[in-house]
Amino acid sequence: MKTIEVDGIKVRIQIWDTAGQERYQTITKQYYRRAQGIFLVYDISSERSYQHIMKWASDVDEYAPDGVQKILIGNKADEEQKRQVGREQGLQLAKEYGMDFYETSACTNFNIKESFTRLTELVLQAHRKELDGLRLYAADELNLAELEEEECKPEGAENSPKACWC
Ligand SMILES: Nc1nc2c(ncn2[C@@H]2O[C@H](COP(=O)(O)OP(=O)(O)OP(=O)(O)O)[C@@H](O)[C@H]2O)c(=O)[nH]1
Repeated sequence: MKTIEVDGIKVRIQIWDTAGQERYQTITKQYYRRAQGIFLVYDISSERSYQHIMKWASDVDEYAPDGVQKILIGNKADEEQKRQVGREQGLQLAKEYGMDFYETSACTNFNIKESFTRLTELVLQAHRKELDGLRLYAADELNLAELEEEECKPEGAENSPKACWC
């Protein structure tokens, strides 16, 4: 669990790091079902991991809910000297799938906050209607509370500190 702030709203996100190995696939797929946002991650120093993204993407299409938000990540950006996948390749693949793209480094923290914030933003946008409903509800509750407070005050008692017990 982590709390991040997006557009002035504090959002609590639950993060699952699913296993990459084939033998855990059955369990991994179970996590897709409840996901609202997914990072598809490859390693920029491994062409093989980049090639695997197509397989991950088709699994996500098959098992994740329809409105799930996805971002493509090329991790280990700190390993420039071992790079096998160009940034352009990442961008190209992301474009094909209609996803945002970030190169990141879990070692140096490069683009970690940015990518999490962006994915959270996308999830919030996808749930905009529910969110606006919640905002309206909260505003209504507030207005009601203010109204009740007003009604409680006897006339001319606005400046009298002991006029009301509520
Ligand atoms: N240089 C560098 N190494 C990293 C980075 N992120 C992860 N690693 C290293 O890569 C190795 C694998 O990291 P994991 O976090 O186990 O990768 P994973 O994708 O969760 O592996 P799976 O168990 O297959 O799911 C570890 O030795 C990490 O220290 C990074 O950004 N830069």
